[in-house]
Amino acid sequence: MILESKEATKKYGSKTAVDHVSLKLESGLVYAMLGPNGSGKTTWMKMTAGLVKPTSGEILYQNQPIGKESKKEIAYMSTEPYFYNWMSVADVGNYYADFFEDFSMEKYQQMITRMELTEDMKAKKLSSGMMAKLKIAVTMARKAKIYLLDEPLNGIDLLARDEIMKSILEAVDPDVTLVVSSHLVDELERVADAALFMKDGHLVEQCMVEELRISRHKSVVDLYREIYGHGGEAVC
Ligand SMILES: Nc1ncnc2c1ncn2[C@@H]1O[C@H](COP(=O)(O)OP(=O)(O)OP(=O)(O)O)[C@@H](O)[C@H]1O
Repeated sequence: MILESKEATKKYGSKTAVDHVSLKLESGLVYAMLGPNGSGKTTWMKMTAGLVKPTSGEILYQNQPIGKESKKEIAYMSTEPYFYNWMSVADVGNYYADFFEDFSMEKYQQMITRMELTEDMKAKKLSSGMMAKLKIAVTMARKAKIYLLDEPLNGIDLLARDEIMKSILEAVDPDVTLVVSSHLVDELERVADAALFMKDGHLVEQCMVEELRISRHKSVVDLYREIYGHGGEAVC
């Protein structure tokens, strides 16, 4: 086990964004973090990335509370834009290289080439799809132990999604854990080993994808419909 969330809770005023979430993550697995808007996925990731402090409970990375050390090994890709407008694609790489010891400029350059970005492109002129590719490139160019990717496929066309997914999956390794949130449940199901279902701040279900198929004869999409749907309506 590489990470443990123990009754992690985050309140914003009277709103409980994450409510007593307990879970364990194993190295080498890809986790799909699923749930409708506002279910607490981003907040849990932010706590795990050390950007937000739990109101109660704790999150342990290799048995130590999240802090300065864990931040070196946990890479987080947020849904929020986080580059300055004046930055070029090259500036973004340099900025990351200054911040993170594990950042590989060589990997970054390979990734941007694959994503059909060029170093002179300015962040402010990128389309939302190109920005998503840039965020993935800069995040995956770190050699982290855990990657938390918050909706990396949002608003991206089908072919670009394939490219982004491929780049994400290249990180798969027995020493690495991936947690990916997305509303594209069927696409994520194809690559995930395990699924975590969030609802109203709670972790309401977790399963291994293969086991779900074999023992319960269900897909993640089926289970998603059961948990969140009304009488089995299509989620698509
Ligand atoms: N900074 C904040 N201040 C107040 N409430 C917040 C804040 N951040 C999140 N929340 C609330 O906490 C709840 C969980 O939000 P969160 O962004 O974690 O959900 P999510 O599952 O990531 O949603 P989405 O799929 O829309 O990204 C929501 O009701 C949200 O409005």
